[in-house]
Amino acid sequence: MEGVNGTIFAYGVTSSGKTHTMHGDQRSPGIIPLAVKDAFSIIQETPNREFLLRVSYLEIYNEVVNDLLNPAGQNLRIREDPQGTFVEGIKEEVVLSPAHALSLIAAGEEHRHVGSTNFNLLSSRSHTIFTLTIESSPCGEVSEGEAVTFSQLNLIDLAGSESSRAETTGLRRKEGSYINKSLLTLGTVISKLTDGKATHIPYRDSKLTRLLQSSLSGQGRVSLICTVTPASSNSEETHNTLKFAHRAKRIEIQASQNKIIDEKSLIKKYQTEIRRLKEELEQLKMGIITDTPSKDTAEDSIILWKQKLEDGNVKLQSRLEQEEEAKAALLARIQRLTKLILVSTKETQTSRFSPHPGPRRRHSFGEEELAYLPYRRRDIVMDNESNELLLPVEGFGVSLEDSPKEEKKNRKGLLNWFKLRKRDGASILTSSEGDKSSLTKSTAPSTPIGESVNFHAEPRISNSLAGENVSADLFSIGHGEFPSGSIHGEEIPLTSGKTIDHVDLLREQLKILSGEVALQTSVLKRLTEEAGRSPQSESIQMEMKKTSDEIKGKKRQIASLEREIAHATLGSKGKADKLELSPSYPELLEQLNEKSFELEVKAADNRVIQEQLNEKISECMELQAEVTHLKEQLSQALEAKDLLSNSMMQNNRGVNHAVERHADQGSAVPREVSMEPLQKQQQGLQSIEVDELKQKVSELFEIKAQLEDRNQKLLEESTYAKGLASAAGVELKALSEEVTKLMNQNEKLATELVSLRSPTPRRVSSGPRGARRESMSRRHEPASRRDTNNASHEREKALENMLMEKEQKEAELQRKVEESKQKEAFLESELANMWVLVAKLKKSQGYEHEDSEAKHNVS
Ligand SMILES: Nc1ncnc2c1ncn2[C@@H]1O[C@H](COP(=O)(O)OP(=O)(O)OP(=O)(O)O)[C@@H](O)[C@H]1O
Repeated sequence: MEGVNGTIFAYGVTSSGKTHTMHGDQRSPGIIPLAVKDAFSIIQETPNREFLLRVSYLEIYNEVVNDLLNPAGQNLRIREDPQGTFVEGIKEEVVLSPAHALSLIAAGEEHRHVGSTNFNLLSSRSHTIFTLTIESSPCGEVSEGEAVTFSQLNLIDLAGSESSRAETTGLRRKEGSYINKSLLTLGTVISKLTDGKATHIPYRDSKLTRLLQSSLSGQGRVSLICTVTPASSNSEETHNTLKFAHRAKRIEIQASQNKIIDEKSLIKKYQTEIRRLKEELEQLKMGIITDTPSKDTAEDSIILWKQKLEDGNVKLQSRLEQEEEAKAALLARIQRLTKLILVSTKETQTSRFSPHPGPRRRHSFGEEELAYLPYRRRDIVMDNESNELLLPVEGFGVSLEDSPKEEKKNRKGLLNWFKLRKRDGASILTSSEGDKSSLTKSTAPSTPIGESVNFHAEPRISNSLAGENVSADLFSIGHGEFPSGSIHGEEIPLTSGKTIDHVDLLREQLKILSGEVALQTSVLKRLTEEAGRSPQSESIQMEMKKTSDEIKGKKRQIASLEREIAHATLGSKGKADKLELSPSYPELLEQLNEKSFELEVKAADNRVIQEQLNEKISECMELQAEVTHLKEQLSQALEAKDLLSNSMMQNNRGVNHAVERHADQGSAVPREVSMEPLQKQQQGLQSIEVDELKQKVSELFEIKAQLEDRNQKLLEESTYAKGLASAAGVELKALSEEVTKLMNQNEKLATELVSLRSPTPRRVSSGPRGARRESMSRRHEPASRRDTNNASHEREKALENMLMEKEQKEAELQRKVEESKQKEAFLESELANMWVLVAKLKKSQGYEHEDSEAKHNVS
């Protein structure tokens, strides 16, 4: 609350009580509800500051960040800014009361991943982080450059570490491995943080540590709650948890206060907007007053003006209508924004009667809202009225205890309690005075970002008489107090006592009617539940219809009463003195607006409940029909079984008798013993069933045989392809050998050719001496030598031809080699494809085989 970040997380083995510690149950609330309650108590105890609280709720499931407050927010990204890591696009809801915050948690829990494991029926399969962001500033206007105190409280429920011995399969195993991995990273980060020498801390190794980075390394406070289970089988995990705790204890963090000046502060944004809207409103009012012809008249002309105003009210009405609408919209927006900023009600308790309104009052949560929390011991801020409000809670607890079965079904203690409490909340809350805002607030959209103003501006009352005091007084009214206290005549002296009495009477009637509507709504809810249990009960349906008709009638009455109140206020307005009436008018306006808003919300609630009811009824009808059908089938089957066994027994008896009779008579036993037609029918049915099953089995066998055939063929094809490939390989080898041989031969021939050709160049190169010798020898060489030369020339030519032939052959062979290489590659790829196909078929056959086996087993 003082601007220091805080983190509390629960660590421990699965089923050791982390969720119980964080959420608690009806009788002992956990850390989250306690923290939320504390935050609101502190606001109550801090009269000189105003606060804005917002919450977000996320889970990390299988290393994916999901927004639990917004089911559409899946797989969100983690980003960083100077203030630390944050989740981009996460939904943040402004909260107005502990009940409101808890309702959001309950809604978020609906989306959390939970699954049953060997150890825990409702095991958390994800880490959850509930973040409460608190902004505060001194009461009153905050100037532009002034910093706002900003802090975040992260309440983390970690998923439990799982022992490798856990017999988990499939999805659970996958979840378990993600959980263990992130917890391992957390352990590593913590041990590195405690080891002063470590330079790199692996925050980025898991989403959990990344999100916790600013908490663990930054300037906040951290509390680690380690949960252990007394089971001896978990002693190893307990030891590990204690070691983790021991390491974590040694981390040293410097806590410091955060202040923000930039536009990130929502409180500042709202304050600026309120200021702007107020200015606009002032301008609008000035416009209206300037337009009014008698603004500057003297004292005695005021009476005349009043007279005129009464007479020309209808005319003025249409003229002022537009401005009224704009004003109402602005007022509503201011009111809505103002309500989001929380201040203590203590200060205004004293300033309420003061002629000069004290510090501006914004929305004040009442004690009745704190009473949502089932506390035995109430804090000093709680008064008798709140204790009265607590009684239904305890009553409620008794009803829960009475039904242990229901309790078994409950998800997680307090969350479930809250959900149930919320459902029954209408009757409990509206039955007590001054608590009308709680339900509205918890169901109303809380963040008024965007320009849509959900405001019922029905009473078109000219508040020109209220004058400039409107804004000042309006802003001094606390949301929590107006319905009971400030609207009464004692506080605001009015000259027209009768009118005020009448208005009070009408208001009382309105209150009673509202109470009745709330009561009947709760009756309707109860009836809805009953109808869910026995959907065919016509009396319940009738009663429900009657109740909803009554509710509608009462709502009509409420609407007419509201109109009457508006008229009465309008009528009395002319008579009342301007200055005396001015303080009550905005209150009345606000009250009317509140009422209409409340009614709208209730009507919407009612519609939703009605729809849900209809859905549930149709669901129940369907289920009922299904159950009846199944029962019929079962009884038929049982009957058939009985008949069959009876008939068999009778048959046996008949056969025995026949045997005995025929034995007595000394004749042969007849082959067929007559059967009753029913028995025959039964047997016929059975035989049909058996035939069908046999047919199915034979079909399955056929499919199996077909698959086996296909498989066989594929195997054959693959073997053939393999053979082809190996043959191609052999051929290739032979070809390459031949090529090598030919090349060798070629080389030999080439060398031979060279050697044969060599005399000619030698002769050339033998120089002048040689040439002379040659010419001499030529002259003297015999004819036989010349013949030899000719023959060698021919041989040379022949060799040359052979060489050419060889070369051609070689080229051809080379081409062949290339071709066979290509063929081999093609065959190899074919073979690979074939293997893939075989593998696929084997797989599918495996599944089908399993299926058929399963079916076979079932049959
Ligand atoms: N202190 C306690 N008092 C009463 N019941 C408890 C306590 N601690 C745990 N339990 C019960 O034990 C069961 C398991 O507890 P819980 O679900 O909180 O375990 P967990 O550590 O969150 O498990 P997981 O990691 O699997 O989610 C719940 O039924 C819970 O109500």
